[in-house]
Amino acid sequence: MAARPNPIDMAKYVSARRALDYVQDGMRIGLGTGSTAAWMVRALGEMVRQDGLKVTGVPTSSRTAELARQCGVPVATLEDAKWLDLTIDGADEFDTDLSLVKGGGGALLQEKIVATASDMMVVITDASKQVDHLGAFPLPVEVIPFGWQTTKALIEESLIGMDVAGRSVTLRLNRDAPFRTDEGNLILDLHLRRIGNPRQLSLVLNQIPGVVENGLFLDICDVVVVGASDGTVEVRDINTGTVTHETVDIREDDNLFVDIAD
Ligand SMILES: O=C[C@H](O)[C@H](O)[C@H](O)COP(=O)(O)O
Repeated sequence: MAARPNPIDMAKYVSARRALDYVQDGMRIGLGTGSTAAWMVRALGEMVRQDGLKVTGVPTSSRTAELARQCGVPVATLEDAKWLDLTIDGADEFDTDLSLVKGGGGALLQEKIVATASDMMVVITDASKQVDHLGAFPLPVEVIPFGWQTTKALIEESLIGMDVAGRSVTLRLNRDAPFRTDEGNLILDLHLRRIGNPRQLSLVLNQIPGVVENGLFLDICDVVVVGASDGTVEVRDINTGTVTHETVDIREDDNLFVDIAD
C-alpha cells in the first residue's frame, strides 16, 4: 500500500514532477544531485518504465548515476552526450535573480559543468531555500588537496576586501576525515552570511590557484520550481519574467510514494 510522503518530501516531489513537464522524448537531460533531485530521478525513471519515455540522463555525481541506473534511466557521460537539452537540479539557496548557491552535497563541480552545457536549467526546490541575498548557506568552494591550507589562506585574504558579512572558512568533514568530492578534491565552506556582490566574489575565488570551482551559479538557471507540501508549485521563469501558481497533478497510485530510502 502506497504511503504519502512527509510534507518536506511532498514539496520536493511536486517540484520535481512539475519540472519534468519540460522533458520531451529524445532529450539529453542533466540529472542533478541531492534529495530533491533524487525525487526527480525516481519520477523520471517511472516515466521511462511505465510510459516508454526515451531519454538519456547525464548524472552529476556517482550517487545520482547509481540512482538513475536503479530507476531504469539510461545514463551517458557528458563526453558522450556533449550538449544537453535540459538540466534539472536542486539548490541550497536561490534569490530573485535566480542566482544560486549549490554544493551542499559536494557535487557543485559536475553540476556546474553539466548545467552550463545545457540549453536550459530548471531548479527544483521549496520556499525554505529562497533568500533576499545569497550567503546564509555557507558557500562551498572545491579545492585540490595539494597545498589546500595555502589555498584556504589565500581565500581568507581575498575575503578581506569583499562585501560579505562573515569571513570564516572551514574544511568540510565527513565524520572525522576530510570530505572528498567525486574528483577526490576537498571542499572549503565559506561562512559569509551575506554576499553583497556574488559576481565579483565568484571571479575572485576562481582566480586563486588551487580553487577548482565555487558554488555560485550565476546566469545559469532559467526556471525555479518552488514546491509546497499542499501539492502546489510556484514557477518562476527568468526569461519570460513570469511567475505562475499551479497545482500539480499527483498520481495517487504513484509507486514513488512507497517508502523509499534517500
Ligand atoms: O551538491 C549538492 C547539490 O548542489 C544539491 O543540489 C544541493 O545541495 C541541494 O540539495 P537538496 O535538494 O538535498 O537540498
